[in-house]
Amino acid sequence: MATTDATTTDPGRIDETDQLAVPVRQSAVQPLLRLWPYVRPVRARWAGAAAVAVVASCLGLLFPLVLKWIVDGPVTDRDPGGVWLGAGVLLALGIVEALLFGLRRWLIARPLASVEAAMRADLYRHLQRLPVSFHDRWASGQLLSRGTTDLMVVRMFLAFPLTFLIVNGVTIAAGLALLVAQDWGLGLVLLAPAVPLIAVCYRFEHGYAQASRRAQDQVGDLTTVVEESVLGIRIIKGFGRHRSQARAFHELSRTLRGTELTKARLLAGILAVITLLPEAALGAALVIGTVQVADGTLSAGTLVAFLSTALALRWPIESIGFLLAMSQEAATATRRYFEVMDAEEEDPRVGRAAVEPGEGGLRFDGVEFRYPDAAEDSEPTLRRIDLHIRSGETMALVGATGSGKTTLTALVPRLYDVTAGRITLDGRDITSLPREELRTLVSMAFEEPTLFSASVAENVLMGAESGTPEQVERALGVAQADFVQRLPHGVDTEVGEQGLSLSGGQRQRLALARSVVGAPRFLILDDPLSALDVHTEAAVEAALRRVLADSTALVVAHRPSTVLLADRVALLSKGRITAVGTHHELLRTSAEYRHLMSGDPAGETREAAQA
Ligand SMILES: Nc1ncnc2c1ncn2[C@@H]1O[C@H](COP(=O)(O)OP(=O)(O)OP(=O)(O)O)[C@@H](O)[C@H]1O
Repeated sequence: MATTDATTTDPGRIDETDQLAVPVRQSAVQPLLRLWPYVRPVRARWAGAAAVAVVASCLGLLFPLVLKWIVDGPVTDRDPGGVWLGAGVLLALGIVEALLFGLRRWLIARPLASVEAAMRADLYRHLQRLPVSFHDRWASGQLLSRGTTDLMVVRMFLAFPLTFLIVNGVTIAAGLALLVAQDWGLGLVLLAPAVPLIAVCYRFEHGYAQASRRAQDQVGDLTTVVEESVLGIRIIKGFGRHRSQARAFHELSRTLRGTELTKARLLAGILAVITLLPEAALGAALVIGTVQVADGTLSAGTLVAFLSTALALRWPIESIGFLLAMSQEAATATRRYFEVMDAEEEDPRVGRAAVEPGEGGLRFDGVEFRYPDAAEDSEPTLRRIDLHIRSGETMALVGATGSGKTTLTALVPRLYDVTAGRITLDGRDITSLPREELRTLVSMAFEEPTLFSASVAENVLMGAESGTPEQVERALGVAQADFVQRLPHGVDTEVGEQGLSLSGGQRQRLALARSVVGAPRFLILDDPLSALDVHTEAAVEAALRRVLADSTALVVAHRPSTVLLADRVALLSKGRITAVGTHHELLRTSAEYRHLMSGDPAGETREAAQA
């Protein structure tokens, strides 16, 4: 597969534009046909609008016939009344043509807006259902540009180029038939450029498809940079990186500008050929026709009609260049849209429900995990994990940075699927549970708390859709989020990106409240207290202890105070569980644990030497 030369913005992340191929030659028709399910519901209105446009455009071809009648009739006969009548007919034709084009616009505008809305809704729904591993790989700007600019290009294509390729095609065919009927010799002279024109269009289509793909991918990269700059504005300002960020942006916009200029050059080339060849043929026809009129073998009216028909065909022929260009852009946009839509959603299948009595709690059996985008020959992130967290028990997960703690917690709600082994909740394999049920059973709080642009209550209730205000109050109490009462509108205060800015600790407490609001059977907390001061942490821990008494919990912990919440501790070392026991047992038996809890640098070295 060939690759595009789109610039990637984040070297740590695989950019889809590097993986996606611009085929050596791919017809624009194939991807555009995939739009049919969306166009189907509006097909009658679209076809009606196209038919109206065909009639309006063909009406334009009647002008030369009226002219011929005026020249050969009233003008030759010196009859002013006839000339006025002819002019009246021309005016009426013009008005009808304008009205018909207006009607076309009215017919098409609303249905096409609904096609775009339906496609965008499907894309959004699909993005929500794609696995986390998909989002790990795709730069957000690439997804944003598909949902915005690409869909706009598709709507424009349905409104304009698609209709006018048909309309102009019919008009050109009808016009050429008229020309040949009026004088077949002159008609053939005008037809002569058709063959080279078709060859040029064919070549243009391929070159333009590649440039347009590159440009649209580069728009995605640019969107990513803008998005990252907005989200990371504090870091950019804090580190005085605005110049280097601006350089990166300018670099990308320069690349995009280059690609746009390539497109413009290609378009200018084809427009020049499309204009030049027919003009040359028209010039030849004019000379031959004038000689024929002088010889008396052709009437002046026929020559006027012939030339005005040819001139009426100028716009339909000249427009083919940019109509093809717009169609190519729409084909690229459609391909980009379906690249996301074709990505497989989370496997909704539910396996056989195996309930093994006596196996309560959360159990990892021979679990192994490797990230989908990890190198084939790399070590798995997690290996041979056997761990049993008994029903109602709280297990702390301790390990050095990068040992795989977050990864292990992400396996329980199936943000990623294990590559080997299995995880059971009260004896039921998590792959046998419908995802909705699994995510009701398991609740999570992440180290990096994300709040949405909604009220405090709505943010908390994301953890329990049908939760009551009392439950929200209780959850906020557990998370010691009493600061909420001091917010301008209490629990109804808008927070998140478009709302009030909260501190890191405040956001963490709301995320914690979200995880406990539904009193989940299983609770997974990924270092949820890291941003709290010691007093708040102690208060949250006291309240959490009461909540945790009813839940089976796995808590990632870095500090002894968090570990003390737990009944037992599991030590994760380079992707393997190397010790399980109470805090005091592990302090006695594991030097690595001692080191992690106390910062004793000698302990780990000693243990490594013993191993
Ligand atoms: N999406 C991903 N794709 C590939 N590798 C990943 C991905 N996320 C994490 N990793 C790798 O997996 C390993 C374990 O990461 P993980 O986040 O689970 O560690 P952790 O123990 O939670 O670390 P910390 O205490 O710093 O949060 C790391 O080497 C990390 O680089």
